[in-house]
Amino acid sequence: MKLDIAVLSGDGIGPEVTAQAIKALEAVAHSFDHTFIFKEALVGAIAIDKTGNPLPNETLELCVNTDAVLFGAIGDPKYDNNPSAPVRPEQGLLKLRKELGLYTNIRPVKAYPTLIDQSPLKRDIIEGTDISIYRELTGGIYFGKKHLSDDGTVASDLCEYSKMEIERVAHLAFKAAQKRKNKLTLVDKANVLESSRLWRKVVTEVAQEYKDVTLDFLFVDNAAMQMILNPSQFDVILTENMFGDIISDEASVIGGSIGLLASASVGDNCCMFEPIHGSYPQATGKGIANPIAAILSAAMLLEHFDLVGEANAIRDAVEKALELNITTPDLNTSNPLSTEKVGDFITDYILNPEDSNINFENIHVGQSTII
Ligand SMILES: NC(=O)C1=CN([C@@H]2O[C@H](COP(=O)(O)OP(=O)(O)OC[C@H]3O[C@@H](n4cnc5c(N)ncnc54)[C@H](O)[C@@H]3O)[C@@H](O)[C@H]2O)C=CC1
Ligand SMILES: CC(C)CC(=O)C(=O)O
Ligand SMILES: [Mg+2]
Repeated sequence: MKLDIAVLSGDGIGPEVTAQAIKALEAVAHSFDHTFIFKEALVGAIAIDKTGNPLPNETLELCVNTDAVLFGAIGDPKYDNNPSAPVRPEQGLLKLRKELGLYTNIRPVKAYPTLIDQSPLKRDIIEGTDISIYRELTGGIYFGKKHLSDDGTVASDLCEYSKMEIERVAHLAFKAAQKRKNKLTLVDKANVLESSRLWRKVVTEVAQEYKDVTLDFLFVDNAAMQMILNPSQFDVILTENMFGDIISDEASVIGGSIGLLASASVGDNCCMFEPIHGSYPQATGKGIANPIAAILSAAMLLEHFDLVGEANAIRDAVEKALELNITTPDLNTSNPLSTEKVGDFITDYILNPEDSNINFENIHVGQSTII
């Protein structure tokens, strides 16, 4: 298969982790005889620095006319620490999601057996956890009308949803539940918010078309607690934009690091694949960022195009790296490897899964292994 892939690596650790995802994709292309053509474009703070615009027109044009987008991360402390900045890197990402119509963000969360003792949560709580979070991505409070009073003392952000916006993501979530354990939990705040009451009504209606799926409801505050008290109760979680953003970062604690959590952002015409983490600016250039979230996002890209064996080749390589403790400092304090070395191992394993010449022992040898 030939795929054109736009690469928007962005800010902070974005370029470092995206480079490892590209290496993994190149290894897949080589092993399975595909052609992946990568074209890079600017987004985020670096795009503001170079063009004044966090999503330059050429970037959007490229993304609209490509098969898939591989996204790194955006964000920079010079904007985070300046509430009155006129343009912000995050606007580039939000506009991209909106313009590409990426209304569903799928965030898988699982407890890897080999990492089960890395999580701050107890083994018997997280064992068996396997959740797919369906987060609405182009509506709600992140996109509602914003207002700041002239004297700068009162501000508001509108959370608005239409029936259509809820229906389309709900259908995808129910279909996913049918391929999993036939359970869907809607996370909302319907005891307080009108928009959440609309979510409950519309999702209950949509559920009539998926009678084999058990639907239940959870208020978001309780869901946040259940996520760390008893995460294995969940199968598919469906929720609105901001709640999904927050509970998925929380859920990353189950796996042991946010640096493991990948995502797919999909719509009717376009698709984008992005780690759930941000630009982790404290780590920029240090080689300590975990590249696995970006690499597993590349696996989700392949699966989106029905390249299931290829996606599994990446996942097997990742699991092997985790099993052998070939990991960055977020998961490995005693003998960590650099971002690049982890990417090298995963790439080598994709190319030669049976090859005993991959020297698992020596890969840890080096300057305390962080290079
Ligand atoms: N999709 C995106 O591009 C996102 C961008 N952001 C932006 O990123 C910047 C930093 O935001 P934060 O709230 O600090 O979130 P963050 O996700 O960048 O980092 C939070 C913490 O997660 C850990 N972490 C994140 N990525 C990691 C990785 N690959 N390997 C190991 N550990 C990792 C680190 O401990 C880090 O301190 C901000 O400008 C924010 O707006 C935040 C979230 C998503
Ligand atoms: C930076 C935001 C625009 C989004 C975010 O935190 C996310 O999508 O995870
Ligand atoms: Mg987030």
